[in-house]
Amino acid sequence: MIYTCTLNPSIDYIMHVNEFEAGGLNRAQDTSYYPGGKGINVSRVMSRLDVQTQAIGYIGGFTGAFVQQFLDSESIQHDFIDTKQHTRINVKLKSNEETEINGPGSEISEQLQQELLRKIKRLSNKDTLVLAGSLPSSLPADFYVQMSTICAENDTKVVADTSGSALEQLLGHPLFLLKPNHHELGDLFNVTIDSRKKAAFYGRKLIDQGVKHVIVSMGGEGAVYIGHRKELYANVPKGEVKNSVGAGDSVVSGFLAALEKDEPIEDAFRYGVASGSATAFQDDLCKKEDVEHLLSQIDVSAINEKE
Ligand SMILES: Nc1ncnc2c1ncn2[C@@H]1O[C@H](COP(=O)(O)OP(=O)(O)OP(=O)(O)O)[C@@H](O)[C@H]1O
Ligand SMILES: O=P(O)(O)OC[C@@]1(O)O[C@H](CO)[C@@H](O)[C@@H]1O
Repeated sequence: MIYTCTLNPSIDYIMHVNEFEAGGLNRAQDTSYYPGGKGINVSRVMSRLDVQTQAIGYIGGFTGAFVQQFLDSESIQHDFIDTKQHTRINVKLKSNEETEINGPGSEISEQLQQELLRKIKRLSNKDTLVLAGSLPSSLPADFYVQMSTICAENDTKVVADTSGSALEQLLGHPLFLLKPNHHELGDLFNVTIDSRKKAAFYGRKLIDQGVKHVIVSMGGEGAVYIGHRKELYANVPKGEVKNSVGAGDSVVSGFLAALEKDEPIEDAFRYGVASGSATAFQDDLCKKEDVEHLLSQIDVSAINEKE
């Protein structure tokens, strides 16, 4: 089973405002609410790609109830720990440009931390754990490391989609997949990643530290895959970007979903990028038919084949 862990879920409150003016009274033309948080997005997209997952992490309050009802309505399994506090609401303001305001998240007591770690201890070598998104500030900065250490003891595969210190601390741990964007990868090494060659060069440093698959997404500039023997580049299809929220999560979902169906790496990489773009081209997360429609527009080519 694939478990997605969202330590800091949200309701994503999307507001469309024509000509947003900071400091003024703005009226939205359209609003919508979705369950959010990176792990939850991965579960939602994978379900649309016909792969069942279970969403875990922390949730609470009326906002948490909304998230769980939404997941129920999409037949997505979940088993969250109740924080008895309201899950945060993240504002995604769409105007001439996209502005995001993400809440800080709940207070997670020592007792609730142990409860989640006990749950992780029950996973086996047949399971995958996706660690995605930020940590609420009340959690110790090494909480992902604690989780991945337990996974290493049980041979549970770990996928990580996070940034900053949470990502930095995970390096050196055996990870199945990391998907930094080019800014996150650059921040890790204090460099600017502005080409596929550089993405491959610094991505390989992650492989050298025990990561099996690395995908570096570079927004509209394409994406780079680095594995033990392969370095691949994929272009992105052309289209109007309506929504970048969840696009990165969709890349992870598409790649994992294709691997679950035993697709070769090249095809899984193409499927991941198609999923990211299919989400970017619409208001909510991608659907399977949108992903498959884009596949033929994505070329995957070797940057450097290593035997
Ligand atoms: N301009 C674009 N055209 C086509 N696809 C795009 C574009 N921008 C982003 N995408 C799709 O979204 C994926 C993820 O984008 P990006 O590299 O910005 O990752 P990210 O920063 O992790 O995303 P997010 O905004 O979800 O955090 C890309 O790999 C691509 O599939
Ligand atoms: O604050 P974090 O955990 O870094 O990111 C949370 C978030 O911005 O990420 C998802 C998109 O990737 C959204 O659904 C959610 O609001």
